[in-house]
Amino acid sequence: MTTALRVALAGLGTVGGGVIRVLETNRELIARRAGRPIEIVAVSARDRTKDRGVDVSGYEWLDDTTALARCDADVVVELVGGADGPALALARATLGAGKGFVTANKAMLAHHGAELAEMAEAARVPLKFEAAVAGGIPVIKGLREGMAANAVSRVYGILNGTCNFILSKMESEGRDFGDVLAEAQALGFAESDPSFDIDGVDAAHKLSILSTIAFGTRPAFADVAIGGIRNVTAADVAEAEALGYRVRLVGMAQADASGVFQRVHAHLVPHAHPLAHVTGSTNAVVAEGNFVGRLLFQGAGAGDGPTASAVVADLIDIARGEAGPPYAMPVAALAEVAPAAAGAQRGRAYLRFAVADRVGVLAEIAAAMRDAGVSIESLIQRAVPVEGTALVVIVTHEAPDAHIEAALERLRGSQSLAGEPLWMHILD
Ligand SMILES: NC(=O)C1=CN([C@@H]2O[C@H](COP(=O)(O)OP(=O)(O)OC[C@H]3O[C@@H](n4cnc5c(N)ncnc54)[C@H](O)[C@@H]3O)[C@@H](O)[C@H]2O)C=CC1
Ligand SMILES: N[C@@H](CC=O)C(=O)O
Ligand code: NA
Repeated sequence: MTTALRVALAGLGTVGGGVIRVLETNRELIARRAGRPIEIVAVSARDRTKDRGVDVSGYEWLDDTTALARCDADVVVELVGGADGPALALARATLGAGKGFVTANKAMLAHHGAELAEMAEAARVPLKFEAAVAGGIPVIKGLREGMAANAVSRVYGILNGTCNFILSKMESEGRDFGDVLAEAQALGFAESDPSFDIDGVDAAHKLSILSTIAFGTRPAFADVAIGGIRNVTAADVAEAEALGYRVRLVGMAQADASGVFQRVHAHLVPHAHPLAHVTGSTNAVVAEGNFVGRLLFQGAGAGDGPTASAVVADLIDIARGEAGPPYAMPVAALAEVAPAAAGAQRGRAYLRFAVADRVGVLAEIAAAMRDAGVSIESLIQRAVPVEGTALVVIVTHEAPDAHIEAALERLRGSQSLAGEPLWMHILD
């Protein structure tokens, strides 16, 4: 057998520990598939003395994470996290030293992906990030390689395991989201700052990476319209179910003549749609190509084993000598495309209002809808346990987002409303 691929590993938490376990458990099989052994030679993390359930005593320990770029390794794996700070310093140092780089860090890629890809291309070394989007699902490989012959019109899906875990629990147990978040954190799915998960930022990071590969456009994280699940209540989940839908946080990117539209938002997904049946921390991505048609990628989007599986798959690709530009085409060939106007997007909407239970409230809401040109498909009013208040749920006919926003804007601040209305898109 030829020389081993020597790996330096930064970050020994959920995913880093998983990578060590995968490489140990499947050592022989991986070596046969890669054509040579893959060996960790050096590691770095914040606390040397911590018990991680994996033995790291056989590897060189470096307190300075950036120094891994200068150690005797062919490839550096970054599993520290954070858009900037030590992760970015390590990425720049590694690619600058002409070594391959593997990361699960979607935040860093969303903000600095083009710069890092340019560095990798200039040095002719691999930059790989399968674990950064949808954890163990080979969706980067699927889009970058499997769909390389297609013009992709739309890519969308469930990109955050924490939110999906929370929404599934709210669905099956009728609990509110705050109660369930701590469970997702304990299982190792949540980001170190869980607001990235529940406010849709993590899914937006991932969506911007998918868009770049799918459409051949420059990364444009700043153009993603972002919403989360913080305001979705157990009552919304129950209303959606009664209407024939499940609530899911969906990242949606589509390209047309006017540009690329990217949005992360809570959606009502019809029971008949495959995304409605994606539960727990599972992720699923749908991609539509002009020759292959619609593809569905589904599986574990978070957690130590699945995410580490994707990291090690990248290492096996590198050991085999598989190369090519990180984004399926050189950064210089990526198109600079204007963001499509969010307000011009059309769709049906679920609108929920907590209202004072008094004469004229429904007429006020209906008038705001009428004046904004939004046609109501159905309207439900329910009394809620808080005396004197009611819940009004409206499902609209298809309308431009700008019209719905205008109706909500007119109602904001109304004495009839107790709190901010909730708007969820309905997936077609
Ligand atoms: N946990 C998951 O299910 C998934 C995580 N990811 C990404 O993988 C990366 C790692 O995530 P986890 O393993 O969950 O995080 P974690 O918090 O479990 O582990 C982070 C590791 O980095 C080390 N670290 C943190 N700050 C450091 C610093 N300043 N200098 C040196 N070492 C430092 C910590 O000591 C720890 O060993 C993140 O980018 C995350 O977004 C991606 C997909 C799934
Ligand atoms: N926090 C993320 C982890 C994987 O990317 C998630 O919940 O999906
Ligand atoms: Na993946």
